[in-house]
Amino acid sequence: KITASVGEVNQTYDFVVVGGGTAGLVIANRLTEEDFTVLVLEAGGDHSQDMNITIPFFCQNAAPFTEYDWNYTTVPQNNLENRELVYPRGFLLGGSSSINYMAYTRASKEDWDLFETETGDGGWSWDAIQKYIFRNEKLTPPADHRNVRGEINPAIHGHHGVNKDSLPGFIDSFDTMVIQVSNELPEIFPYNSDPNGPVNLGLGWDLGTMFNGSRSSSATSYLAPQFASRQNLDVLIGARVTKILPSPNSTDQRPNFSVVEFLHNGDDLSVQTVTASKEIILSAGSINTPVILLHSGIGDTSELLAMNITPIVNASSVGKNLTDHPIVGNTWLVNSTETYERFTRNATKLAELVEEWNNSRTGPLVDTVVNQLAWLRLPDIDPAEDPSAGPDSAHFELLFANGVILTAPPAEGNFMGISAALVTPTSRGTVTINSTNPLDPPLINPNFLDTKFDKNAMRSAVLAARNFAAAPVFSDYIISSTTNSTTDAEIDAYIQSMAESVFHPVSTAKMSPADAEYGVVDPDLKVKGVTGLRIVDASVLPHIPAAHPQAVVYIFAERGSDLIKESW
Ligand SMILES: Cc1cc2nc3c(=O)[nH]c(=O)nc-3n(C[C@H](O)[C@H](O)[C@H](O)COP(=O)(O)OP(=O)(O)OC[C@H]3O[C@@H](n4cnc5c(N)ncnc54)[C@H](O)[C@@H]3O)c2cc1C
Repeated sequence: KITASVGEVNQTYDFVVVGGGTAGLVIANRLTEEDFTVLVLEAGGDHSQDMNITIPFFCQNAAPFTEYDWNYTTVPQNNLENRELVYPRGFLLGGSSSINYMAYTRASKEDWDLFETETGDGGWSWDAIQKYIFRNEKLTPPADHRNVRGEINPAIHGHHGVNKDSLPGFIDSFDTMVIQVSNELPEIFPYNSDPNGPVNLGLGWDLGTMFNGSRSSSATSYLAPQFASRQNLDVLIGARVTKILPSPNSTDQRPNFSVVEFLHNGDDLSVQTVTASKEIILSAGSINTPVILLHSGIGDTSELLAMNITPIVNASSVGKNLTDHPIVGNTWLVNSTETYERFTRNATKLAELVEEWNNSRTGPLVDTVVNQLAWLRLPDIDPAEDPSAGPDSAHFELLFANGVILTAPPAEGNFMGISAALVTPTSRGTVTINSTNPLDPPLINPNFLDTKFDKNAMRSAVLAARNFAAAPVFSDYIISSTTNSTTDAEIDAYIQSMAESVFHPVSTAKMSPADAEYGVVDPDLKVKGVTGLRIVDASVLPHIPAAHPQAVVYIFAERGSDLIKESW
């Protein structure tokens, strides 16, 4: 059951899952297929039916600074004019899968094979994870039910998994123009008829975690009513975990974690505890998983002592290695009245489209704000300095939008957007705590564009967006660019003033080989130096994949569930 009442949950479960997000709900679902009892503690609420969550185009309304968001910001970014960037994280059942932009991208074979190399575990290789792709994915027709031949290769997709995805379901002339560039400039922007295959390079359609024009999140899929009603599953919403504790009879050498402390909305916020008789699974995401570890005394000993927190395990990698994708928006004024501005600037028209969506699940709101993606490599990269997973993997990504997105459009004009994201950043940042009060927001520093490589690669990505816009198909369409930066210095200044996060933080509790001194979890996702504790969420990824990470997180959680089951 899903409940908002502490009185309805027990004192002890086999497994307690901290965080009912993308990964946490996969774990809860798979473990309750067996005889195990499972409690999920989720800080946020249940908003799966809210229109800002269900309507794909309204993904822009779900965050930042809403009731669905943890409402975090970064510390001032040294290389971005000291700006503090918005840093949304889902604060609701489904976690960030309930507020994200739904792109389903698996990452290349090389990225997965690098996970194997980094962990020494062949179970994380591309070939080994195929079965988990199929357990997770259920490919469905687009909302417009068109023939999608040539836009996707159904043979490489799951058709019987739990989480639904589909291609965009409202196609217009802008989509045709974007794809036309692959005919006009095939050397630079080759067409890829399915970027979810082993090689993701090229321009292709953006598959999304949506079904019949609505969002499919881990809440609507893995916690669908037939799963939520299982007798052995309890999901407590409004339950904010503050720390985890070793069991009272645990030995000091290898503490056994079994107690979870939390505060519950509506219960005057007094501290509650619950016990996991088998394991605690931390699935609070790349920001809050390290925060909970640090408050629990699992972190760098000297840093914990400096905070007056009693160290229990010296785990110096906790909160380190934060890696994220920076993105820069590029916008052009265009000669069209068919862009998003036709309804984003017109409340009456928008209301009509909401009604259309309500009545028939058709119209432009069935899609997110991006229908195509291009995954591209830097030309002439020195192999010795190449941070990508291999020659078949991208360094940067272009995202195409039929208008201004993420902010209100200017009062006049129609626009086209090509955002450029760096997907192999070499900068590393940190997540740390600022006080011993677990309710205080953490210090989040993605440390964007801190390396020369990242600065140069970001500039190349912006130039590639401009090359794309210079394709013949746009010659009568584009009126002018909204920026006049041309020299390297001007483009760099533009980037510094514009760059934001794509909201893909990973690696803050990263996985490493079982015998490695660095890293937080072993290849079975067990926290090193303790028993009874695993982490399953984006924080364990050994490196940032050149992909939007939710599909990777789902796959990690599917395999993670198998690893947990095998232990018991
Ligand atoms: C705005 C946005 C857009 C994105 N767009 C895309 C995209 O298009 N495609 C893509 O692949 N990826 C996208 N991502 C990234 C992707 O959604 C995440 O990488 C992924 O969902 C992370 O999964 P997770 O399980 O690690 O964490 P989450 O899904 O964030 O789950 C963590 C859960 O733990 C809960 N929690 C945290 N702390 C506590 C606590 N102390 N007590 C109790 N519960 C707690 C949270 O409320 C949340 O429900 C986007 C992310 C955002 C925020």
